Amino acid sequence: MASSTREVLHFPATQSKLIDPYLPFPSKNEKPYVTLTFATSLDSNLSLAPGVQTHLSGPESKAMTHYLRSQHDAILIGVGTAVADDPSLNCRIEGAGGYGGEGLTGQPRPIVLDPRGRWEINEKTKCIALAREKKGKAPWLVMCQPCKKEVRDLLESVGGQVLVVEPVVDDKPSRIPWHKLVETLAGEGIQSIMIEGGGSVINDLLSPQYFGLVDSVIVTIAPTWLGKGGVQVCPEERIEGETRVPVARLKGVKWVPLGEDVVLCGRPIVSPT
Ligand SMILES: NC(=O)C1=CN([C@@H]2O[C@H](COP(=O)(O)OP(=O)(O)OC[C@H]3O[C@@H](n4cnc5c(N)ncnc54)[C@H](O)[C@@H]3O)[C@@H](O)[C@H]2O)C=CC1
Ligand SMILES: Nc1nc(O)c(N)c(N[C@@H]2O[C@H](COP(=O)(O)O)[C@@H](O)[C@H]2O)n1
Repeated sequence: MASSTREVLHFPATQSKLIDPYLPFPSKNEKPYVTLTFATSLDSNLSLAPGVQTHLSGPESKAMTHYLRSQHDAILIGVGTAVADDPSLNCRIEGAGGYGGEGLTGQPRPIVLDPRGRWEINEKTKCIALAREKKGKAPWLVMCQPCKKEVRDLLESVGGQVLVVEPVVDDKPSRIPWHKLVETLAGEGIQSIMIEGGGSVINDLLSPQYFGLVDSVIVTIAPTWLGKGGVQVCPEERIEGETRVPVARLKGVKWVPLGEDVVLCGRPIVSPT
């Protein structure tokens, strides 16, 4: 097991109370609370290149991300991230289940959006190994087609499952509409979802059509430039008539310095034209 999955993180209450207003709260809403969260460089890159894992968050903002994980029922990524990063997708905050706490308390459900079955898992895949060790919940795979038997068997052996969701039948085969995905997860008892990336997922969710869906955005900004060629956060342009207009902005904004990084919290709105 890599040392990073053995570490135990601390996120002080003085800092968590600054972030709490942007986190899920008990409500009678049918729709799960959706938080979009990621780390970028000053040139809005998530990573140095497609398929390359890049550590941007410093220790303090990394602890913040793990605190966010403890506050959501599920953590969702696209398969591009699963393949690039082999992520743990668990919560390593002191007191979470497997890290000093009881059972799987505070551990989010990892969910990988893999419409065509690209993710190849085995016993060494980090979130499978962590589920076996009871240091994280077993992953769920969201697909648009039946899953290979060996993948399903391995997932089910650690308590995971495969959810098959119908894609959009138009010019984008294998694209699941986000509202439908969130509704499906709500049907499985998920009331809050933290979406971590990667580029294609984030850029999709920053388009105005999803702003009723995404409740808050929490971005860690690291003081570094990664340069051209990275995986960038840059949503599709928005055109009104023949004019380009801003896509979106955040309201109710708070900037929280954490170590050398700054964490930007806000609620997305479609920019007024
Ligand atoms: N700095 C950060 O916070 C983070 C960085 N990353 C980085 O991002 C990069 C990966 O980003 P991408 O290559 O853009 O991959 P991605 O993780 O966004 O996955 C894209 C894939 O997800 C699936 N997908 C996305 N939306 C879908 C939908 N609506 N319906 C069905 N399937 C859908 C498709 O198969 C698509 O090809 C990696 O280098 C990773 O290290 C990833 C997460 C966070
Ligand atoms: N918050 C944050 N900061 C970074 O610098 C990152 N590279 C990421 N990436 C996301 O975290 C996942 C890795 O998590 P584990 O430590 O393996 O649990 C990675 O897959 C991205 O979703 N996030």
